[in-house]
Amino acid sequence: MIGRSGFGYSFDPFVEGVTPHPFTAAAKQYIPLVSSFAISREYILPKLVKIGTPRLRRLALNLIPSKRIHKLREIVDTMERTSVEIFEIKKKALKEGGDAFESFDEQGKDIMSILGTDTTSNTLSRILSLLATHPNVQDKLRSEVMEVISTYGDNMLYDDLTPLPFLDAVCRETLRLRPTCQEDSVPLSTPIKGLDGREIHSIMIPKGTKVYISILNANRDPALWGPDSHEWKPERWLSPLPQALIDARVPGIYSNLMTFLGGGRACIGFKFAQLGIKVVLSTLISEFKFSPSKEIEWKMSSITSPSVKGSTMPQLPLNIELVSKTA
Ligand code: HEM
Repeated sequence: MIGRSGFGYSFDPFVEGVTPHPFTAAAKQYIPLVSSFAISREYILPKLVKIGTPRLRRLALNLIPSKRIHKLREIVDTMERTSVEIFEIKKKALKEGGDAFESFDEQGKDIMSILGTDTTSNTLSRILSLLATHPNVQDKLRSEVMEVISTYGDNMLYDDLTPLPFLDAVCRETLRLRPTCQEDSVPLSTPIKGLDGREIHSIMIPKGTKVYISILNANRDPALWGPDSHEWKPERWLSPLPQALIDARVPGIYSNLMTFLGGGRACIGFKFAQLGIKVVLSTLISEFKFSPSKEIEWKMSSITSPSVKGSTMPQLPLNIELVSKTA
C-alpha cells in the first residue's frame, strides 16, 4: 500500500500465481527475526557498529556461524537493494520530467497492494478478525459504507469516506484495544501489590535506563476508559468520552491513545495509516462478508501479527462470502 501510494512502486500485484516481490517476502520475515535479537540489538549492536569500517564489519558478520544472523543479513540486503532500485527509478523519472514523471506520479495514486507485516496491514487484519466474530458490528458497518458507496460510487472522495462515524469508531476502537506495537510494563499510576503483599508506589530507575511506556495499559486503563475498557466496543466513540480520560491529558498524538505514541518520535504516518485502513476496509466490507475460519494466535513481537494456531507464518485465513449472495 505504501509502495503504490507513496512511491508508485508495486510490491505485490495481488494476482494469483505471480511470484511475490522479494521485498515482500523479506519484509514479512524481518520483524519476527529482528525481534528475536532484541537484547543484543539493544546492548551489543550499538557498541559493535563503532568498530572498524563497514567492509570489515560485513566480513566479520559473514564469519559468525549463525544461520539466524545470515538470514537477517539476506533480508536486510534484499530490502536495501529494493530501496536503492526505487530511489533510482524515482530519480530518473524526476530527471526526465514530462511524461515519464507524470506517469510515475500517476501510479502513486493507484493505491492498494498490502505490504505483508507492516503496522497498517496488521491493524486491518485485526479489524477483519474482530468483525468476523462480531457479525452485528460488521452488518452495521457495511450498511453505513454501502450508503455512501451507492451515493458516490467510484467518485467517492477523502471527505466522503473519512468522517463516516461508525467506520471511524471501528478503526479507533481497534487502534485502542489492539495496538500493533504494544510495549507492556508495570503500571504505577496507582500503587500495585508485590508478591509479599506490600504496596509498591515507585520503582528506582538508575540514570540512563531506557524506559518503555506501556501502550496497552494507557489504552485500556479502566480508571480512564471505564469498567468496560477491555472490551471491543466501537460504540464508545459515538458518545462523549469519559471525563477522567479527558482530564488525564494522555500525551498521545491521536485520540487520547498511545498507539502512535507522542512527542518528538511519534508516528509521522498516522493520518496515512487511517486513510489506508478506511479505504481498504470500506472496499472489502462492501463486497464481502467475513466469518471466522481457523483458530488464530496473535504473535506479540515488535509488531503484532496473526498466524494459524501452531504455525509461525503470518496469515489470517477467514471465510469469505460475496455480499450480494448473502444480502
Ligand atoms: C496502524 C498503523 C501504524 C501504527 C500503529 C504506527 C505506530 C508507530 C509507533 C508506535 C511509532 C513510534 C516507534 C518508536 O519510537 O519506538 C511509529 C513511528 C513511525 N511511524 Fe508509524 N505506525 C503506523 C503506520 C505508519 C505509516 C503508514 C507510516 C508511513 C507512511 C509510518 C511511519 C512512521 C515513521 C517514519 C516513524 C518514525 C518516526 C520517528 O522516529 O521520528 N507509520 N509508528
